[in-house]
Amino acid sequence: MDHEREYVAGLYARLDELRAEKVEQLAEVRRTTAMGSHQNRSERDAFATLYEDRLAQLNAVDDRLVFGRLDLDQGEQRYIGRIGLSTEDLRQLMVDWRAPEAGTFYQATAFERQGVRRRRHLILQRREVKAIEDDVLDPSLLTEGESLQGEGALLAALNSKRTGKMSDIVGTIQAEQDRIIRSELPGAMVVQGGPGTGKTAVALHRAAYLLYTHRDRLRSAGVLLVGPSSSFMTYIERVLPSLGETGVVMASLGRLMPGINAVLEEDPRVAEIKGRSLMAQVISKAVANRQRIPAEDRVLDIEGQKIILTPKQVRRARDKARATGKPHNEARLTFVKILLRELTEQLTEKVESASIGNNADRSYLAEDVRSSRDVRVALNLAWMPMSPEKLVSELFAKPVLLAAAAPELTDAERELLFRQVDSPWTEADVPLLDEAAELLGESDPSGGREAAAREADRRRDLANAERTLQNVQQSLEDSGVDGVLSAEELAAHNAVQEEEFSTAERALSDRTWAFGHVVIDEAQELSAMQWRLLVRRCPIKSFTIVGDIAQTSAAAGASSWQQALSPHFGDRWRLEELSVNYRTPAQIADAAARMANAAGQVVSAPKAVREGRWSPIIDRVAEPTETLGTLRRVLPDELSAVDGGLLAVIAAPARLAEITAGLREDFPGRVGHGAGSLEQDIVVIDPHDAKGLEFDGVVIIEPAELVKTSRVGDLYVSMTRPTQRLRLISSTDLPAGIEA
Ligand SMILES: Nc1ncnc2c1ncn2[C@@H]1O[C@H](COP(=O)(O)OP(=O)(O)OP(=O)(O)O)[C@@H](O)[C@H]1O
Repeated sequence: MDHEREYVAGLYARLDELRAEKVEQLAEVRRTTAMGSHQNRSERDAFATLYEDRLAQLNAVDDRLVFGRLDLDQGEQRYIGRIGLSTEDLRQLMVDWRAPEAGTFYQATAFERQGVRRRRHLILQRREVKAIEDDVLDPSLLTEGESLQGEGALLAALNSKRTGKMSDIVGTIQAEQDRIIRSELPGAMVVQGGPGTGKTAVALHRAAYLLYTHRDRLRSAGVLLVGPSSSFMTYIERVLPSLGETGVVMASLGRLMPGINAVLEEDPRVAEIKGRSLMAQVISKAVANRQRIPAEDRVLDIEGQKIILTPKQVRRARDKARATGKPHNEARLTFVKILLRELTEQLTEKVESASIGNNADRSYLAEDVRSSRDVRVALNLAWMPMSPEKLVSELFAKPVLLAAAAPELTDAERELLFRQVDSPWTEADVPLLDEAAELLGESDPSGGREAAAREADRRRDLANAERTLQNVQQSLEDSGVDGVLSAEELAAHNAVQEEEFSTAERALSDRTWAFGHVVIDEAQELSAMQWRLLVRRCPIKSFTIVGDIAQTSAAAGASSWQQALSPHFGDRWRLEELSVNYRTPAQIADAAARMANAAGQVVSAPKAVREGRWSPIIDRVAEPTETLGTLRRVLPDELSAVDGGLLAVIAAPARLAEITAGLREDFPGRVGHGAGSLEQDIVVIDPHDAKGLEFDGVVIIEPAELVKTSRVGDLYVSMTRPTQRLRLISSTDLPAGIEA
């Protein structure tokens, strides 16, 4: 233990040294920033940002910096930690957990030692070594008075109290998880796993692993991590920085369309309809319907001359414009050009026939046609430039437009879709807006030129950065922190400085940004339309898709991976499964699986890694009115059972307000409402918000109500949230299977 304490102290000393160096470099850069040419200044700004980022990284990995040691056959000892560290003269002190040399820490077993004699878990509290756990893989070591231990580090992690923020599992990643985290980059991989199998953890660690391992390919394009809701993103936000990674772009489903911060779609029926793949055709038809042929001839006044625009002319121009295959707003340029030319010809003929012998000046006439109000109105009526927001909001606000675009829907379905023009966008609208944006193209087609100008700037930054880098690369490498800087990175920093945007923000503000890889959590909830959007975000189709089909509660969600994926990936996707439940004790996990099976839902019931102290506790009350009273009566017991841990009361959305008010009387200042309030120790929450989260104790109010709303998904999700204890309060018959 003393040896380890000393070694760990040495690692922290090195970390502090590097940090001090960065602080000094930053101060130096800032001192000189005010001086010099523009070019020098922007280089220095770039370095300032770079040092700031590096400093942020060094700060973020401070807590439990190191967690493992490998003793290898040749006598080498290799420490494994959150980042790589070396001495000034480049002697390696600690290996980054993502480096190939660290792989055996997670993979070696007694049967397949892979050159490892002993795997040591160092259990730290902040900077202090608190315990050591050894897995002795080489039996000859046992004769030296050691005993084979093993799962202590894992169990300590699993039994620890929950804080309302997810923490990393880097010290105790299990072999089946590690294989998935380190799986190759290309193609689509589905990670199917029952509740608590570490899917979210694996998704996050994989994002960090991919960025580290494929830095060249992924750094500039970026990795996008998509989660179900913004509260879920808050829940997981600390994990990646603690793994030494800040370059992942994180977004919830409501934030995938730039400029739109969508709210939840309250009505599941509406979400289901808007999620159908049919909606792609509906949007496409809605766009086509905005390219209209007038019913009859239209007389246009051009500087006092009368010219006729016929439906046939408009049709011909429309067909030619459509034949370009360009999006609506861009094809409109062709449409307008054709008709302006024809109208100019008509006008020319008319003028020339009126004044025989005189050739009219065509350039004046063309200008007259272009600036005629009648012409502008006629062309706009036939082919109006459109924004996605305008197209979709009018489609749902004007029943005639929807009837024309969606004859396949029933009257009742179309009525459900009605929304006021100015009502807020919902998550279910986002993919429709994105589909519309795809078909409409830039609303100001000259935007393409601006984008090209921006790209030219970026290339210039890149060239500058490359020159600068040649000088500084060495000094950065010498500083002992792994992670080689690329010219793209530096150029990105330049751009960041100029635009005051991070890469993440730039990626999210550009709808057409193509990510190098996309990781999706809770993917079973995605509708067909959401899949279309996400596949557009990564044209090379490199995906990690994580979820549990049995936990689907969204009406538009998937009932099989095959059904969800085949439209986009055919059969070119691979399936990995996680088989061990690390969260929920066996007695509770079994009850949840029995309940699901009794309702005819096949679930992949993973093997629970631990037995709990308690089976589910059931309170039956005679009258619905007694439920809240019972909850208030038993809550102190629940709080003391989890002893300062986190407790959730899960109920149908309609009950939350009453429950929250009641509990706040008993526990002032301690009761939070919804997933955004996990810093409180009692959280009243509905199953949708509880998805993906976990609590030490859970009390479910009226479980039978949760089955009504979503097959068994909601109740199954709710029952699998606790790490210690589950209680159910019911005034009606319990759904079958809960009781053994
Ligand atoms: N290897 C591990 N070491 C320590 N803890 C782990 C490990 N794997 C998973 N856990 C813990 O188990 C819990 C469940 O993990 P996670 O939330 O990733 O599961 P999930 O499969 O996404 O669950 P669900 O689908 O039910 O939301 C978390 O507290 C996580 O930290």
